[in-house]
Amino acid sequence: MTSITSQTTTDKLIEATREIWKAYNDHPFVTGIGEGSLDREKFRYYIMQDFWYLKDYTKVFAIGLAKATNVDNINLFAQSIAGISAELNVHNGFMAQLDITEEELDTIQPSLDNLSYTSYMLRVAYEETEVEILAAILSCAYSYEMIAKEIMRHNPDAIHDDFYGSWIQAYGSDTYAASNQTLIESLNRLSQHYTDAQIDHLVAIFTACSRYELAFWEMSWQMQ
Ligand SMILES: Cc1ncc(CO)c(N)n1
Repeated sequence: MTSITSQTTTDKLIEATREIWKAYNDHPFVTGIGEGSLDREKFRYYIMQDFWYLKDYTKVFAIGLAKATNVDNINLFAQSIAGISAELNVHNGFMAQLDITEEELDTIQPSLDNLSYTSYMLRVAYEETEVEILAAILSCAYSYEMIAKEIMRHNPDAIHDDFYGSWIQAYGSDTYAASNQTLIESLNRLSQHYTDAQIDHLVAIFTACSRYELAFWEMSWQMQ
């Protein structure tokens, strides 16, 4: 059943969430990173919450790995987990600059939006298959690439910002884009045989995660 107009699964996911994804770029937290004007206290709050988030996010990949049905996907999840370690290195750089101690990290309480987001992803991970897990993950991973690229398109000098530059560089990098491309290709391949109802379910997961992403920016802006 091929037709010239057939969309890939990920095209459908992106199309369904276009408005939410547009709102990321307009959010004051995100524009503040791009302009270098974001209050560092807000960023400090974000980095600590994100550190907490990434622990659960790693577990979502790990459950995906446990459920993977072929070697390619085992490698995909394993490499993604290694990629999160690279992401944590960027966080570590900020922790030093923001005077965040190891002890402080151990005692972080997640905000309700943060806890709700990761609890949702973990539920998808525990209840569903690797395909639905990939849909949840892609919303997080790919949105950061799109945000960084939009910042770079809008203001090419943003990557040189003394403070926020490394964040923009990491998520706007070719390495990060390549890992997302692998996620996209796997999701499209694994969902090729999906019925309309199964695709609709992937859209629902991707949409929920996208709404959570927007809530995460707002939570960081409000610091609560
Ligand atoms: C909340 C959130 N979403 C996505 C990413 C990208 O991994 C991140 N670091 N944090």
